[in-house]
Amino acid sequence: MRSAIGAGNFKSWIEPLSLMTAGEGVARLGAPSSFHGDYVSKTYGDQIVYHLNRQGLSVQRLAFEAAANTSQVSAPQPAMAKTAPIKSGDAQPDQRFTFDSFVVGKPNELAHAAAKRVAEGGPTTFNPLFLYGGVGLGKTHLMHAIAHELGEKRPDLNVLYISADQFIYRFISALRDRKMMDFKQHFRSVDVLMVDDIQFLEGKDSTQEEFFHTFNALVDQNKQLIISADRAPGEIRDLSERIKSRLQCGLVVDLHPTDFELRLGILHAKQETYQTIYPGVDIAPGVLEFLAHRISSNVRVLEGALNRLYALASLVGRTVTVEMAQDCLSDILRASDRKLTIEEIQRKVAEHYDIRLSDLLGPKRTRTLARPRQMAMWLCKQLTTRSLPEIGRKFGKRDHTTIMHGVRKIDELRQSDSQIADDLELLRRALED
Ligand SMILES: Nc1ncnc2c1ncn2[C@@H]1O[C@H](COP(=O)(O)OP(=O)(O)OP(=O)(O)O)[C@@H](O)[C@H]1O
Repeated sequence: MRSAIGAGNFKSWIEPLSLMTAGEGVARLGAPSSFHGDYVSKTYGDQIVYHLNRQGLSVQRLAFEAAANTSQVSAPQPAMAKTAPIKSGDAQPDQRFTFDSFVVGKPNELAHAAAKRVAEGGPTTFNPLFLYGGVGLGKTHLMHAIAHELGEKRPDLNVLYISADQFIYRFISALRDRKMMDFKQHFRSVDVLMVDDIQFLEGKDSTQEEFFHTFNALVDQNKQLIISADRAPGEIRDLSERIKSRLQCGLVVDLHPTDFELRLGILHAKQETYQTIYPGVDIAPGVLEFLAHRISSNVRVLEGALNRLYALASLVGRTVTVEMAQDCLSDILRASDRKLTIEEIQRKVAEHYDIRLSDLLGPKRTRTLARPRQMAMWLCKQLTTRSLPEIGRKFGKRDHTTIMHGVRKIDELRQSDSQIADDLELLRRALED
């Protein structure tokens, strides 16, 4: 999260929080004040839920509790300096994320080639470049690499990288401090604007409006935009249609899930770096292949596993073998093994509602069938990495827009119908056990 929202925001808003309890889908967080809790909830709530889930907690909602006596909280207070000029604090590209350290394989070659082209800093050929793909597949890495390369090749260009979260934060601060003119000028005076994780604009209507104007102003001036998200523009809910269509005007490229060769290539490249950090530490032949076979979820997890192995090897002073890796990474390996299929989800939902599988997948639209069908679609979207068209094919060859509609419907109903929310939670737990 720190890299997504920037070290300053992280220190001000996230570090002062403490996780008190987590259970029954709710994480209770202690905050220095109720204002702090409210702000974090609105601005970073979705991201915190997302990261807690990635850490293995099953959380749908956050509840903030303000410390009874804020003076006892030693953590720093939010840096809400009203006078802070808007130009301060632009994120610097991460030194580790360069084109040299990016390993190219079949799943990411198109995204890499497009990023390279943009990084030449020549005339704009596609605008925007829209990069999308699942968690930890290298979108942020590529954007930082573009920033580095532009910095070297075209130091005259004003390049700005920002996460959508920071964009929202700056927009809100500018509104509050009546500095909208500064805000507009700041974003409209850049030559290359990169906005990471644009899905976080979902449902934030006024920020979207401002983003839309910034986007148009830059495109009109032939300035390059590079946008990333965890899904295709058309699949981002609650994003205005006009933004979606603008996002699709340039080049939309997908970072596909990694294959074995790419994972192995990345591990070999990372191994070289680790060897400089842990000199004299050895990894036995076959260990990297073992990791590349068993951990297919995302590159971040793969890196974490390798890091853990090097730390272990340096502690015990022995070469890491496959057996040691199995032992030391059992939690990661278990999580990677748990690959749910669409069929398993369909069977479980049919069983739960006591309906025939053929009816669940068939054309009948009675409520008793349609609702469980949409719930099954929603669970497939949440619990598998399958795309909407793939899910559609497995639901009696339905179109992906039908699946999207089903998923949205259930998203709405989860908020208003506690029976549906409970059923989904029950099914999710049963499927993940
Ligand atoms: N092809 C690659 N070569 C080398 N490292 C990679 C590659 N792909 C991803 N990584 C590494 O994996 C980690 C996660 O990548 P990154 O943060 O770019 O993912 P992301 O797609 O932006 O994910 P998120 O959706 O979580 O923001 C980083 O440390 C990055 O360097």
